[in-house]
Amino acid sequence: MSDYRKEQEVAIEAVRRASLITQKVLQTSISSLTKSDKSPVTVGDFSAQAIINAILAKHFSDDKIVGEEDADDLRSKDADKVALKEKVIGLVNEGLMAEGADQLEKPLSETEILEAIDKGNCQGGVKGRMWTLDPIDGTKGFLRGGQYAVCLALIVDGEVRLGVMGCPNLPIDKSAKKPQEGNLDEVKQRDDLGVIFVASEGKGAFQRPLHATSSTQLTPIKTREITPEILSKASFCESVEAGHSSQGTNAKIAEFLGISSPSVRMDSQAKYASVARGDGDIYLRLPVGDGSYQEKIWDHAAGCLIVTEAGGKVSDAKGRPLDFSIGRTLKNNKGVVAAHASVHAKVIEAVRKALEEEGRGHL
Ligand SMILES: Nc1ncnc2c1ncn2[C@@H]1O[C@H](COP(=O)(O)O)[C@@H](OP(=O)(O)O)[C@H]1O
Ligand SMILES: [Mg+2]
Ligand SMILES: [Mg+2]
Ligand SMILES: [Mg+2]
Repeated sequence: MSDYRKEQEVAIEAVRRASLITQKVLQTSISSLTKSDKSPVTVGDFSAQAIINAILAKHFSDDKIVGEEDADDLRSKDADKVALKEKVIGLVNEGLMAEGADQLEKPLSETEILEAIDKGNCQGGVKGRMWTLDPIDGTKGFLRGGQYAVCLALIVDGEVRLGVMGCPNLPIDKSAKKPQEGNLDEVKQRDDLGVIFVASEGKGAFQRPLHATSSTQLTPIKTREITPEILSKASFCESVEAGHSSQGTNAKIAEFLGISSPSVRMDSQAKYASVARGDGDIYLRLPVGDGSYQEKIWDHAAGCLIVTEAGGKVSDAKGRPLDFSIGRTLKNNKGVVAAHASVHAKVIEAVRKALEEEGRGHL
C-alpha cells in the first residue's frame, strides 16, 4: 500500500485555505447564479475550486482533476457574471496569499484563475491518478447557513486512497450542539465551529480544527459501536433537500429497523462525517422516483473513505461497493447507505424490503 503522506499534507492545506475563504463569503455576502441544470453555484464554489486546483497543480502537475465546476459562466460578458468573476478573483488571491504553507507571493491573473477552475474537466476513469473535488458540497445548505463541505479525494486506479473534507459549520466537539439548521446568524457568531476530516486508505480517520495551524495533531475518530440488538436506538441522517433522496423510503427503512427517533436532516457530506465520528449511526440516501439520477463521484469519494476508515461500511442500496472507476458519475450504483460495519447488512435488508414494498425493487 502506498503512503500518500505528501498528498495528504497538500490536500489538507488546500482544503483549509478553500474552507476559510468560503467562511469569509458566508460572513460577507454570497453572490450566486443558476447553472444550466437549474442548480445554484456561488462565488464560494468557484473560489474554492480555483484555490484547490491551483495548489494541486503546483505540487502534482501530472495529476488529473475531476471537479464539479467549470469557468464558462465566468467568461460571460453579462454584467452580473462579470461582477461575480471580479469577486472570485479577489477571493482566490486572498485565499492563496494568506499566511501559511503554500503561501503565494504574487496574485494570479484572471486567466490563471479561470484556467485553474477549468483544470477540473477530467472525465474520470479506471487508470492513473486523479483528484475529485466538490468545492462546496451542499451549495443549497451553504446559501441557507446550513451545513456544507469542501471535499477533496485522491483516486488511484479507480480506488479512493485519500479523502479530506472541510466542514466549516460543524462543531469541533461532536457533542456540542450543532447550529440550528438555516440559522445564518448563529453560524456567523459561533467560534467553536469548523472541522477538517482526513482519511488515508488503511491508516484510519481523523479530525482537526479548521482554524488550527498545520502542525496540529490529528485526532482519531471512530464510528459509534452499535450492534444489531440495539439498532432501534440508532439515529439516522438524510438530506435536507427532498429532491436529493427519498425521505419517504428512508422513513420506512427506519421503521423496519425499529428506529423511533426522527431523522437528522443535514446538507452535504457532513452526514458522512457525522457517522464517521459517531455522532450518528446511519446515512440513508435512497433514490427518488425512477432512480435515473446518477450520483456524482465528488459527492461521495471523500465521505466514503472517511466512514470506511472510521469503522463504517458504505455501499449502494443493493449493498454493492461504490464504483469510482467509471467516469464522473457512479452510474453502476443506485443510492447510498453508510452505517457502522456490524449493522450494515441489516440496514441493507430493510432497504430491500422498503423498495420492494414501493414497487421499486428493481433499483
Ligand atoms: N436528484 C438528485 N439526487 C441525488 N443527489 C442530487 C440530486 N440533485 C442534486 N444532487 C446532489 O446533491 C448534492 C447535495 O447533497 P445533499 O442533499 O446531501 O446536501 C449536490 O451537491 P452540490 O451541492 O455540490 O451541487 C448535488 O450534486
Ligand atoms: Mg452543485
Ligand atoms: Mg456536491
Ligand atoms: Mg458542489
